[in-house]
Amino acid sequence: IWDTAGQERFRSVTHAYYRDANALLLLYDVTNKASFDNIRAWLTEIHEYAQQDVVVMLLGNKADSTHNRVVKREEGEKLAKEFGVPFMETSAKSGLNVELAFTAVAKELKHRTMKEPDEPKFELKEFVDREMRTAGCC
Ligand SMILES: Nc1nc2c(ncn2[C@@H]2O[C@H](COP(=O)(O)OP(=O)(O)OP(=O)(O)O)[C@@H](O)[C@H]2O)c(=O)[nH]1
Repeated sequence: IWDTAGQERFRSVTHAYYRDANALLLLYDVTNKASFDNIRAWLTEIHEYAQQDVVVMLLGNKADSTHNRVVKREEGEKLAKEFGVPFMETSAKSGLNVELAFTAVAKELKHRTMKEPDEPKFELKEFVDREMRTAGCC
């Protein structure tokens, strides 16, 4: 697992990281509108530099910061829908959905490599939606 820097000055280095990545967790900060607005540019970059079948998940982090929130959950959902990627809000502080985010991409990757011909297809987005409902999340 690589934690790449978001700053522009490291951009040439981060390209090298995601070229070989199997999965990418793309985070924005729900208390920082600019980080949300940058997601489109990141998705364009991913399209350009990452492997075509890379697993991408959009995460709105700092969901615990209710008072400082400037990006609504619905806005994250809408953007994720537009790009056809699964989405959830997380909090590194409280631990909300952190394990689920990693488990979901790991399951997707495992199913891709181990899939038997008669096995039903694993749907990452459905798995995430189902887990969120079960957890009575947010
Ligand atoms: N309240 C809250 N604060 C968080 C959360 N996640 C990170 N932070 C805080 O946000 C600040 C930035 O966190 P980093 O993990 O350094 O963020 P980053 O995106 O990796 O930063 P770069 O490495 O510069 O790209 C730190 O002060 C963290 O403590 C969260 O879920 N909730």
